[in-house]
Amino acid sequence: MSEITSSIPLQINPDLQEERDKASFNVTELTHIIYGGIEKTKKRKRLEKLLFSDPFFQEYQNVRAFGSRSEYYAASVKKSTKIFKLRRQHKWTDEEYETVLDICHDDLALTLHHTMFIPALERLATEDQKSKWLTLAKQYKIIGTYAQTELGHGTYLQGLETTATYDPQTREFVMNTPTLSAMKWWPGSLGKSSNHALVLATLIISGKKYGMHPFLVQLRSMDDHKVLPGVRVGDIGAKMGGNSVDNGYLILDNVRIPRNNMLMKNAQVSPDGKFVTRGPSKANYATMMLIRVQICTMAYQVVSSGATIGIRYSAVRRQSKLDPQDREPKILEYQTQQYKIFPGLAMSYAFLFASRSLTRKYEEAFAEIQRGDFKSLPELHCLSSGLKSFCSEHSVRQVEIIRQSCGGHGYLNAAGLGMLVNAAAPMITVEGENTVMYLQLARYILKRFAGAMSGQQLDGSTSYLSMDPATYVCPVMSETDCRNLTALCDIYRYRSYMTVCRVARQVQHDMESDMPQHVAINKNLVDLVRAAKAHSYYIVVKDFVEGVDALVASAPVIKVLRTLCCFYAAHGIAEYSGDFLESEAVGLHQLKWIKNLQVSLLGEIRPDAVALVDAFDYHDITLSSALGCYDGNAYERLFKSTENDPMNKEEVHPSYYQYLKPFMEEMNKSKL
Ligand SMILES: CCCCCCCCCC/C=C\CCCC(=O)SCCNC(=O)CCNC(=O)[C@H](O)C(C)(C)COP(=O)(O)OP(=O)(O)OC[C@H]1O[C@@H](n2cnc3c(N)ncnc32)[C@H](O)[C@@H]1OP(=O)(O)O
Ligand SMILES: Cc1cc2nc3c(=O)[nH]c(=O)nc-3n(C[C@H](O)[C@H](O)[C@H](O)COP(=O)(O)OP(=O)(O)OC[C@H]3O[C@@H](n4cnc5c(N)ncnc54)[C@H](O)[C@@H]3O)c2cc1C
Repeated sequence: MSEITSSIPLQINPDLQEERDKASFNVTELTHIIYGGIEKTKKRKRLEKLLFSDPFFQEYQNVRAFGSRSEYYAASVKKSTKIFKLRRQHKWTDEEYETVLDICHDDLALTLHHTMFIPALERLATEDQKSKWLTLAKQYKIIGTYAQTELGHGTYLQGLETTATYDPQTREFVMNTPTLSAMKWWPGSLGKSSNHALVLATLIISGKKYGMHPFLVQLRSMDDHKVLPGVRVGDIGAKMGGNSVDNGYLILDNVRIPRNNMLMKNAQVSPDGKFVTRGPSKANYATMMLIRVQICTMAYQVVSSGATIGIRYSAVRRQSKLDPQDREPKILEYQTQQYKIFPGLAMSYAFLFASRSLTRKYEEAFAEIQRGDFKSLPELHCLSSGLKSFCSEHSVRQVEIIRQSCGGHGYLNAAGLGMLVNAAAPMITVEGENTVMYLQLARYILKRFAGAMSGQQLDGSTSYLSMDPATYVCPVMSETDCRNLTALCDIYRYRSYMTVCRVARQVQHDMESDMPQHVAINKNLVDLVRAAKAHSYYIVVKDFVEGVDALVASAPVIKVLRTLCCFYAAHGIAEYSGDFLESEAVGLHQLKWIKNLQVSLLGEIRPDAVALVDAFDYHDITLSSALGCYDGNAYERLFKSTENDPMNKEEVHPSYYQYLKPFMEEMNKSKL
């Protein structure tokens, strides 16, 4: 009788334990830094325990892995409602609720209700409207979504075709989807879950268009969830990932809503049809900016989860030979493996600091905006657009590299990496497609650069554009200088300056050669995006360096974070060496030193790699990965995962009787 079983050993895999024993710093100390202090870590642990003591959360993993789309959606609705109920029962604060959502880590069917519907009501409704609608939404007496994107237009909001025509006789808006391309297409939780939608539509009064405004539209009966007259709504179909969410379509046919259902914080329509605006014209775009900021934090969660799985697995997987006399090494010993995974590890910490800094700026600016002071809006719009694009692009790419680094097993659903990549991939598209958002940043940078050229004193994230480039000397004079974080940051800043300067001059030159502005811009779009990327890279490196510099922590924690920060910066210079050389931010000597440093840092990070991912402190259910589990018993967990596979339910699959058996019989009888 074979002794091979799928039972999970009680002890930690010794290969992983060995890694933990040799860490140079205190993991718990770093965990507290990551979560914002001991109290917050404790609170998170308490919430985790409360959630995961319910067996449903474990069962949910199986439905996710093996259920049909409809079963997965249903389980996810159940999960959403369970969490909503727990929130009421335990009177969670907003912060505690956010923590629970972070712990759950995947798409909830009703996710749009809390990620966009409620924030949109908070930002776009008047106080009176809030006391009605926001209260109902927060008590889950209505479930809503944010319906902006249409089949024909997602990016170009001025091209939206859905109309809200004011009828002064009845004091109602008449909502219409005039064409196929005008139908709402994509909103999450729209297809089957929501009974209300915040519909973004072009306001029309007496035949005149007044731009895009938000309207609250009831879609389904509150008694039996049946679709209301004039409304057609459904699911848009299976996606690459995120299939627990019912992204939907919506067609409105002369649906009448009361005048008060237009959210009127930023613009009002009086009963007799007069239009009045308040604040800047882009005030109705406020919800999108919030989510862009949150996407940076999501990108941190995505890449740190991927790094946790990749590093733990690489510490327990042994393959091939390094020393012919020795046993097979852990694959983490191979320099190439480190080169695939450690950029994701360093990126995790870079994005942690960058998203923290962006969130702080957002909160400060939001408080000002609430007081009617909009001066930081343009800077914040451009910073959040750039960082949203940068963090999503880099995290998704890096997690796919980590998936590949796990060899064949990385391709299994049970590894958790494929699902992570597919769930995270839309971060690149949602809330403004990345190229388009980079171009919003580029437009801002060009204006600021022009301001600097005409002698304006700049502040904020672009203040460096008033530097005098003639004073730049590469601050790296020797190999040892390469470890100087301020020097590395200066190199990024100068690269960004030169990239911006070059494209700005080119656009100006093209326009001076009588090219219409739009032609000149389109001729330089690739370089404009390059400039926005260079600026975003500089901001992330700067936030990382400043974040580590400002830390109050023990010497070993500071040391390991400085090493990661140095690696992150050096790796970026090596990877985009063409740009750094072309801008003369570094010369060939410096590049060679930085490349050498990058490789030698791999060896310095190696002993702390497992401890650095342990510090993220992800629960096994959150990670949902046989390869990345805390105990490192990857093989046992992989084998165990096959037990729930419906393919293994019967010894002989029904298809044998249906197809294979008759086929084999026919083949065996055949004379050929
Ligand atoms: C571990 C688990 C992982 C799980 C990961 C899950 C990931 C996925 C989860 C899903 C989450 C959320 C769901 C997503 C929901 C959505 O997608 S909702 C739909 C979002 N849609 C968009 O974002 C549309 C993008 N388009 C736009 O924002 C605008 O059309 C665009 C900004 C591109 C252009 O706007 P226009 O009105 O055409 O303006 P312009 O003429 O270009 O610019 C005019 C000026 O306005 C300034 N501007 C633009 N936007 C803003 C803003 N938000 N705030 C302030 N100012 C703004 C712009 O800079 C211009 O200024 P200037 O004239 O130069 O001074
Ligand atoms: C999973 C998922 C969830 C979503 N949830 C919601 C939701 O809840 N509510 C909602 O309203 N919407 C939602 N969306 C829609 C999403 O916001 C849009 O898909 C997104 O804004 C991009 O718009 P688009 O699809 O029109 O892309 P397009 O604009 O058609 O982009 C296609 C290509 O054209 C390029 N392009 C477009 N315009 C320009 C330009 N000006 N300059 C240069 N290149 C350009 C882009 O770079 C891209 O390469 C969701 C989408 C997804 C995938």
